[in-house]
Amino acid sequence: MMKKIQKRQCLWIGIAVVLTMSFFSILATVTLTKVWGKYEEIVFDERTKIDIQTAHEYKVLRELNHKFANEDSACSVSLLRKMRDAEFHLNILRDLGFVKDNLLYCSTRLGILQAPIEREAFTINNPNSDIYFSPGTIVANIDVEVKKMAVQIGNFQAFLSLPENLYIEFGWLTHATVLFVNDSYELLHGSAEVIPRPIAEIGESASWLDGGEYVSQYCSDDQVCTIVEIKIAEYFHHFPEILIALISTLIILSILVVFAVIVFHNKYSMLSGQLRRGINSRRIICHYQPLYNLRTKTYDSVEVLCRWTNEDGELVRPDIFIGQVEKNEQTSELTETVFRKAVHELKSAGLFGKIRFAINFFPSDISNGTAKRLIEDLLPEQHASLVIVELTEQELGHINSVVEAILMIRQEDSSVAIDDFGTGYSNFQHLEKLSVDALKIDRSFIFGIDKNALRSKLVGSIIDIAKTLNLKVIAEGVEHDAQLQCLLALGIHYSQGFLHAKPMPVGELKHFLGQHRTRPD
Ligand SMILES: Nc1nc2c(ncn2[C@@H]2O[C@@H]3COP(=O)(O)O[C@H]4[C@@H](O)[C@H](n5cnc6c(=O)[nH]c(N)nc65)O[C@@H]4COP(=O)(O)O[C@H]3[C@H]2O)c(=O)[nH]1
Repeated sequence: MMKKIQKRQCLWIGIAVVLTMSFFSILATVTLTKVWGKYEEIVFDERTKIDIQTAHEYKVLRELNHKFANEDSACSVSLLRKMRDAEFHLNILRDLGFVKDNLLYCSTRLGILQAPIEREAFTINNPNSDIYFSPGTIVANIDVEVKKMAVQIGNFQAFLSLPENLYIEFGWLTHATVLFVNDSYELLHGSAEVIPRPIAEIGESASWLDGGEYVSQYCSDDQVCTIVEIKIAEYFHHFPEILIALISTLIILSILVVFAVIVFHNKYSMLSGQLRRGINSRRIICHYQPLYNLRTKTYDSVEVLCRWTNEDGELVRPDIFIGQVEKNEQTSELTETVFRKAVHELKSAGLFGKIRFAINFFPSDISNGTAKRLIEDLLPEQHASLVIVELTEQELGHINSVVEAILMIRQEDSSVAIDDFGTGYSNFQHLEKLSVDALKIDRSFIFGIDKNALRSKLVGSIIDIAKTLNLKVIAEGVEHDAQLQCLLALGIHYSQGFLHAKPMPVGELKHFLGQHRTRPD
């Protein structure tokens, strides 16, 4: 037994831990992605600024082309002056050069060359514009070889001089802007470590977690993309306090969830244990809710509703413990206790024989003969008609097994009512076969009946079926006069609900019935 409990508790704790971990990882991922998203935004903003700036500077190159379209191959002094003037206003493009047939004739830094320098063709072209990028990026500048991206528009070219620290630079964040050409890409600026994904694969913008890295790629047009990579381990290395906060939250959350699961589990296992020890006339309390007969304008019957007092002295409603009673297989025990107590209380209050009372039975009570036995044991023959056996519609699944039992109960002279009618699957044939006396329409149909034409139609058709089968109809959960008026117009027999009275102990019932008519004059 002990082993079984331990095993079960371990299972619950395991479930709790898995739940916490999953919940926490979702929460942490969402939160951190939002935080990283902020850095990503800063980089993308910078990138946009550069885009605007370069677009403006490309215009200068275009204007030079326009003005010096017919310049002969040798670079003139006036052209060089114009190029130097233009460069003065440029920030990102540097060292303007004049090129023809892949030969550099002059540049703002080198001046007019004695012999033109050969330049590799700039073949990477952005199809949306007239800009060409240098493929090799190694270019001779005076007598040094510089590795830089260069652009060419017409006869003019310039180096892209993007400050290395243009973007925020942290050890844990790297970024790059690349130009996609067919299946490969060229780094425009940023870190060569960054590996972009083909646009076709990820769309124009996307963020993803990639083996310990948070990566975000944004493409401003169909070829130029900026990629931001955050190395998660490095990030936590820089911000250990965030890691500590996350781990502490995870630990606290796990403790709370494990605690809650244990409390919940114990409560239910306690409920089960307490019910096993505590279904007796001391712990079971009967409350009585009067039913109003609309034909005779009398309160001629009541429904017995049980409550249970747990070991802490708290009154527990049936919805909470009935399921556990079924699991504990204590249904007959409960029905018998309620039935005995109700008969005893009604007798003591002097109400026995004056009103009929409805008792809720379990289907097993009907099929195993408990209902019939209790009626015979507790009610003298002439009083069997006082009891109304209530059976929930949803529990009438195995109809054949209950048909016979219901017939036997009716032979005792007791009535049978189908409770919560409308929530199950009974059809006309079922009802005909069951041969019951009354239908109790579930309160979900009565709620808002005065305002909802469809509900009123549904209740109307239930009443029509009941009339055809000669059954009484009881409306449950009647709370307002408007509902009652509507039900009256539809031809209902009984009304039960807070409008008339709430379920009450027998003492209050006696007082209530003393103030209302229980028999027609
Ligand atoms: N909102 C609202 N509610 C109203 C109104 N009028 C009555 N009620 C509530 O509706 C329930 C009616 O009982 P039920 O459908 O047989 O539904 C019962 C019945 O199925 C079951 N039950 C109660 N006592 C026993 C019992 O002794 N044996 C068995 N087997 N089941 C029982 O527990 C269910 C719940 O019982 P309760 O909590 O006492 O809840 C009762 C009652 O308090 C109203 O105007 N508005």
